[in-house]
This record gives sequence, structure tokens and C-alpha cells, in this order.
Amino acid sequence: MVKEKITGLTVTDIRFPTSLGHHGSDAMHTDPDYSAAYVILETDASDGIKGYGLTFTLGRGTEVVVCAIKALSRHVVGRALEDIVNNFRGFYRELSSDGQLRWIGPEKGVVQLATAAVLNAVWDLWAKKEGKPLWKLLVDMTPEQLVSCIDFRYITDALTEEEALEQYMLKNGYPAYTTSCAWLGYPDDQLKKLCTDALKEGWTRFKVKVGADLQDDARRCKLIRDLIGPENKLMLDANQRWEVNEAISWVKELAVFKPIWIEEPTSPDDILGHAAISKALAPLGIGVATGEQCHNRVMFKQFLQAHALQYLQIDSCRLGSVNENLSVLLMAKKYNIPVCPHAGGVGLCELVQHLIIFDYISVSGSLENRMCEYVDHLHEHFKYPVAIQNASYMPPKDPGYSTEMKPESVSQYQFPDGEIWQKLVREGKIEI
Ligand SMILES: C[C@H](O)[C@@H](O)CC(=O)C(=O)O
Ligand SMILES: [Mg+2]
Repeated sequence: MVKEKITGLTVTDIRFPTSLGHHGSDAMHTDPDYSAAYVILETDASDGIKGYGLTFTLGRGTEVVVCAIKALSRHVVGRALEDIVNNFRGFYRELSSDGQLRWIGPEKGVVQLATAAVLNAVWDLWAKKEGKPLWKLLVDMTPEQLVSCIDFRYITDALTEEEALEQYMLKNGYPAYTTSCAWLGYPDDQLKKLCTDALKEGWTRFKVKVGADLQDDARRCKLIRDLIGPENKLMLDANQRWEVNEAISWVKELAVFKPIWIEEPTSPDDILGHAAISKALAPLGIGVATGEQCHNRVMFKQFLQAHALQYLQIDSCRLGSVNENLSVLLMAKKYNIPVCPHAGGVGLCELVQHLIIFDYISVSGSLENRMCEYVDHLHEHFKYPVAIQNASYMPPKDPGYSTEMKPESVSQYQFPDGEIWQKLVREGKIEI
């Protein structure tokens, strides 16, 4: 029988003007336009099923990721899906080790974001062909099949294939936390209203952006702590704003508000810095969370080995797709560190819910100290948006990786020709 081939890869630069409402703002990214480099894979199969994938960006620079995706497309177009998934480890390595492209990585930055977008589309295509949501495709795999998707290169000193095979068990469900109440650019009134509404909806875990101004942070944290009361959980996110010692002294000042973690206190590459911060804040009951800008599994390995994080934040579009995230979930399990995924961006909630539900069912088997981020933006552009009930992610039921956007959203928000961007230009609200 002739195998079905991937016959085409298209990629689109899609941007949402979120900076106009300060949505997504933090101490370092003050004007983010949540954006995606959006990949569509077509095949020669008669079923018309396509694979959709994306990676997340903040606006400018999406065009650079689009170029990198085009450069990777030669590895995908003309290949049979069956051959790819039957040797997924080999395919991952082929992409991440392209003898020329790896020079502008390797396995980091733009080229890794591009890898994530392409592989996310392959996983979506595979799950759709199997008629399953991605988390179910993963849960139904044998441990041997799962492990065969992972490239263990550079992490065997932390986790071997044999150890990975020992780590499976079965359970279900997933709690979420919200970041949507307290972006840095929101005024106090907006923050109060969003927080009050969120409490009514059943949210019990809240993240606040900090790091630009200590007095401001103290006022905002007090406001939120007063509103949510002593029992609900509070997390802080500094988005890499501080030096190591500055992070320690700043967070000590905010310790009175009883946050459970400080996220990205300093450079995301500074493993020993994170370890020093972890050590200094441990007596206050504050852990360090990081991962949304962690390049790859090798970095995560070192964070774990150095006891530099207490909450590990995988990202569905930063690492090399499901393949690389699987290796990180398994390392986190071995080091007994809870995974609390990052999802602040367009599409990130849609994708990462699959990974964390899989983690719970098949890897960690625990909800202790675990929760998945939720942000309340841009879900309406997705064909299969996340379903939150009672502050929990309800497991998606539709086949695929929930990556597919509505065609009208793709056309309206395409940058720079889409209707929305052209209108903003005409109104003089932005310059292109
Ligand atoms: C620029 C993004 O909105 C970033 O602030 C998201 C983030 O740090 C988070 O969700 O955590
Ligand atoms: Mg963050």
C-alpha cells in the first residue's frame, strides 16, 4: 500500500494587538502583541485531514521564526507521517541536528521555536489521524512507544531510557491557576474587578506580575492578598527583571504576602543564580519557578541537578514539541519536582493542557503542589478552545492537539495584511 505523504507546509505570521490593552504585560515585556508562527501541514490523503502547529511570540520577530520554519520544511515535505512517527526520535534528531541550521541554535532560540511549531503540527496530524485528543494518544501508547519519541542525547547522566520506562501509572483530572487578573500594565481598579470576578468563578490560585517597582509590587500584592484571603494561593512573576542578590532582597520584602513561588527572578540561563535564590528563599517557604524561557532539556537537566527550581514550568512551544517535553516531564518525576506549565501566550493553554493531563495520568500521578497556568485571552480564535470549569482544565475530547485556529481569525490577524492590522494603521493607532 502506498503511504500517505506530507505534501505541503505553509506558515503564517499571525499577530493579535494585545499591547493596546496591556494584556500579557510584565516587568520586561511591557507591550506584547501575542502572536503565533502558524504552521499547516497538508497530505495527499483523501481524508483532507491537516496538521496545525504553532509557536508563540510577542509580535516583532515572528517573521524571523517564519523564516526558520521555512528553512526546516525540507525535512518534512515529501515524508510519510507513518515513517516519521515510527522513528520519532530519529526525526526529532534530524530536525534538531540539521547540520547547517544547528549553528544558529543548537536547540535554542528561534530555531528551537521553529522546531516546536513544525513538530506540534506533526503531533496534531498524528492525533487527528488516530481520532484522539493528543493527551489520549500519549496515554494509550505503551511506555516503549512513548520513550521511543524522546531524544535522550545529553541527558543520560540524569535519566536513562531504562529509568524512563519504569515511571508510569494511571489517574485523571487538572487544576488551573489564573494570571489574567494582574498583568503589570493593569490599573488597580481593573485588577480588583478581575480578581473579584475570578473569586466568584471559583479561582483559588492567582499570579501577580512584579519586578518594576517595589512599592508598587507591595501595594498590588496587598490588594490581591486582601481580596483572596489567607487560604488561597499567590504566586509572583518577575520575568527576569533582577540581579541575583536584588531578587533575594526584593522577594524578602514581599514575603509578608505569603507567595508560594517567585517565577523567573533573574536571567533564565543563570542556573547557579536560581540555585542561590532558591537556597536563600527556602526558609521563607518561597520556591523558585522557571521554564517558560528555558531553551531545552539539557538546561532543565542542570536546573534539576543544581536544585535551582522548586516548580518546573514546561512550555509547549518553547521546547522541541511533545518529544522534548516528554523528556522533561520524566526528569521532573525522577527529581520529584512538580510540573506547573507555563501558558501565558496565544494558544499555549490549548496545547499544554494535553501535556499536563498526560503527566498526571501517566507520569506524576499526583496533584500535590501542581497546577497549570490559565490566561483568559484569545481562545475565541481556536477551533477547539480550552474548557475551564470550576477553575480546572476539562480534558479536551476532539481529536488532535487543539492547535487549529479558525480560518477567519487567521485571515483577519495575519500580519501585516490582515483586516485588523490594516484598520489599526488607518486609525493611526500603530505604525508598521
Ligand atoms: C509576555 C508574556 O505575557 C509573559 O508575561 C507571560 C508570563 O510570564 C507568564 O504567563 O508566566
Ligand atoms: Mg512567567
